[in-house]
Amino acid sequence: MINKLVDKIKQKNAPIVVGLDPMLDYVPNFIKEEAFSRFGETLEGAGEAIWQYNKAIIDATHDLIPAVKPQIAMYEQFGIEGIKAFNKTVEYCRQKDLVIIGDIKRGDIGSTSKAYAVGHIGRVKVGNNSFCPFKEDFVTVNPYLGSDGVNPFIDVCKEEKKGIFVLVKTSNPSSGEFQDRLIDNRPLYEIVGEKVNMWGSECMGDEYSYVGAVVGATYPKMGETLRKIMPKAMILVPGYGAQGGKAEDLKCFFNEDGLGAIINSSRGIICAYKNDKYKDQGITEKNFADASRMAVVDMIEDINSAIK
Ligand SMILES: O=C(O)c1cc(=O)[nH]c(=O)n1[C@@H]1O[C@H](COP(=O)(O)O)[C@@H](O)[C@H]1O
Repeated sequence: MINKLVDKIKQKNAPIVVGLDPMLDYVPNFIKEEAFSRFGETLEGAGEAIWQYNKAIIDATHDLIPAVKPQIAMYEQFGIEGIKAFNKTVEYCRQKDLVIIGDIKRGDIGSTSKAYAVGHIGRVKVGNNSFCPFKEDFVTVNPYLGSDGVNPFIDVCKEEKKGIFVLVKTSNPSSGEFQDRLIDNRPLYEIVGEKVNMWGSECMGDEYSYVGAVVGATYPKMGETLRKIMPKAMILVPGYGAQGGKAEDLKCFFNEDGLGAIINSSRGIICAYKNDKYKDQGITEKNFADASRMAVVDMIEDINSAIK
């Protein structure tokens, strides 16, 4: 799957991923009204609203982008109905041949990680049958429990040719509280980066490893160091746009080959219709998905011109 991701980034000349993080507040009123008229103001109504919202955004952007990153928390908040919307979204993205990064940030003791891994990127056995319950291509993994919490994901990646992105240096303001702590004079994120490089060397695709890393766009200096520590890791870079990350700071996340990083934007794309820049170009709630397409075009141009 890492080969497919790299190929699609090259094909579309777009090292970006659209984050499908549908809070109900972001969904235009006419979609909510339609969903609530059929299902009431219920969890089912919420699930329908976020699914219709996603579908329109995927329809408007899929030809421009290599990948999507649905953030499972936004779906889980609506319980089973939200999870159904998550699965419908994943299915639909598969039909559009997009690479799907399930942002699930899991990681636990080995036996529990194994269950997360088979459920999300592998197969679960039921008697003589086996099923792929969630069908993502990649998932995000929290490495806090150490190697035995990560290895079950790597085992499934090897079997299924899927991939993971391990949290190394996150984009949020408090990420330094633990991640920047010095251990033997080195920050913890560097030590995690070395582990990612080691785990990744065991499962290489053609150019990049099945084991990638997450490093926030909000910490470009650290990104520069981590790029060197993990030369073969695809780096998923969240924090562009809504969290303040700027294209001009992102060059250091890429390798000399112009590859090696994929920049995420969620709110910047899915809420583009609220942005005055697009309102000035005739966007209203009704054509919200057109605004997402315009925002994707602008983001690709912004990133590509900064990394050239
Ligand atoms: O793993 C992630 O994707 C992630 C890691 C990180 O360090 N920071 C971060 O923002 N994310 C996710 O990336 C998305 C960022 O959304 P926006 O800030 O709206 O673009 C959310 O789904 C976050 O959960």
